[in-house]
Amino acid sequence: MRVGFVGWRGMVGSVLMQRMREENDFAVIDEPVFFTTSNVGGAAPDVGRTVPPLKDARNIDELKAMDAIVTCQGGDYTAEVYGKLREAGWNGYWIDAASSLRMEDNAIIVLDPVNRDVIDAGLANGVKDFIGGNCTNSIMLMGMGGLFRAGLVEWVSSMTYQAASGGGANHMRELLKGMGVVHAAVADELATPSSAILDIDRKVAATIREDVPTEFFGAPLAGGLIPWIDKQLDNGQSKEEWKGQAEVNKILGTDATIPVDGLCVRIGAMRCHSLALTVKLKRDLPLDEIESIIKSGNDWVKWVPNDREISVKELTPAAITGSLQVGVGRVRKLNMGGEYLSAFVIGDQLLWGAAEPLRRMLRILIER
Ligand SMILES: NC(=O)C1=CN([C@@H]2O[C@H](COP(=O)(O)OP(=O)(O)OC[C@H]3O[C@@H](n4cnc5c(N)ncnc54)[C@H](OP(=O)(O)O)[C@@H]3O)[C@@H](O)[C@H]2O)C=CC1
Ligand SMILES: N[C@@H](CC(=O)OP(=O)(O)O)C(=O)O
Repeated sequence: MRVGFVGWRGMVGSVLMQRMREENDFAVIDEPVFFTTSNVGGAAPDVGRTVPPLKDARNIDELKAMDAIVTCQGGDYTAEVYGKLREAGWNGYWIDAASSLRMEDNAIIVLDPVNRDVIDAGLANGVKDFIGGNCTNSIMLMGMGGLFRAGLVEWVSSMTYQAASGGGANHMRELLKGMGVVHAAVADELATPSSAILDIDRKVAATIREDVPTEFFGAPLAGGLIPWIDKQLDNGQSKEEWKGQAEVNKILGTDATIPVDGLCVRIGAMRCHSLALTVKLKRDLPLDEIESIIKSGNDWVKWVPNDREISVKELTPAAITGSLQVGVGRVRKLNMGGEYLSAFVIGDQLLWGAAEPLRRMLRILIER
């Protein structure tokens, strides 16, 4: 198989490369070929074997020579190139991190630990477009997939706490710069234990309003939060909120739509997305049964008992970041009744949220 990689040096692409090296994926690809939009003829990344210099990611003839293309270059690139490639008669596999093609009828949203059956059926039916899901949805399904698979979920209300990385590298930098600006504004007072906390707070509030950079997020994130992610839709949802129901049902291939809705909020975490869920179950099950169903979802579920000490240690961005484990905890019955369950799910936004489903899809293709 000749596999073309586009967008490999971006943030998502770099995580993909790192994971592919860790899993020795390049050893099983006949011909890896790297493309660029900015440095044609430059050196390809080190993947432990000799590969040709970078090719032009806009050259349809070069792209057409690939059996599969994996792109983390973004939606604009997909919009520019995908149609031209197909019109030119290319019938290869397109594996994409961008959202542009996700809801197309001829595309499957890939998350194989959850929807391998949907992927296999698609492959058997000649589907060629395999698109990574929205990070929040992928993480939620990696955590709670067992309950969905058991057909137990009537609906889900999902309140999210989404990291800066979801916006991209510049957004992560802006968060950190903002943290620095806030700290600098009160560094002297902080160094003086006798300084009055309300004076510090006044200065911090003014700094957040006036000095924290907002170029990329459009509002100060350091020391705050932003209760809106992505575009505004006419029905009052944000686009990110709309993706919840649309994508979760498409990933699962449901016959009857499972309602999924809630509010998506940006918080000052670096690269871990979290969700506080209210799940309405179809029936009242004992908690130990629920626990074993959630744990059986896939090998990456990290079950965290609903215990204060363990939760504050294990169910946090500090514990989860950089890991493939998806934390699931705070699971308990709510006052609303025996069918109402709470859960807190947390995962690395760049791993299961972006790169890992693509890597595994490529591996599925290669091993067919
Ligand atoms: N960020 C995220 O969390 C998620 C992103 N996605 C999708 O993935 C796409 C890519 O996202 P992301 O990886 O964050 O985008 P990046 O901006 O990090 O990278 C995209 C491209 O920008 C070019 N580039 C220009 N300057 C630099 C630089 N200094 N360092 C690295 N690359 C540079 C590279 O192309 P070239 O080598 O050709 O110059 C690179 O492939 C998104 O547009 C989105 O569609 C999907 C899920 C989550
Ligand atoms: N919108 C997500 C990141 C992302 O890239 O989502 P999507 O792949 O659905 O465009 C976030 O900001 O956290």
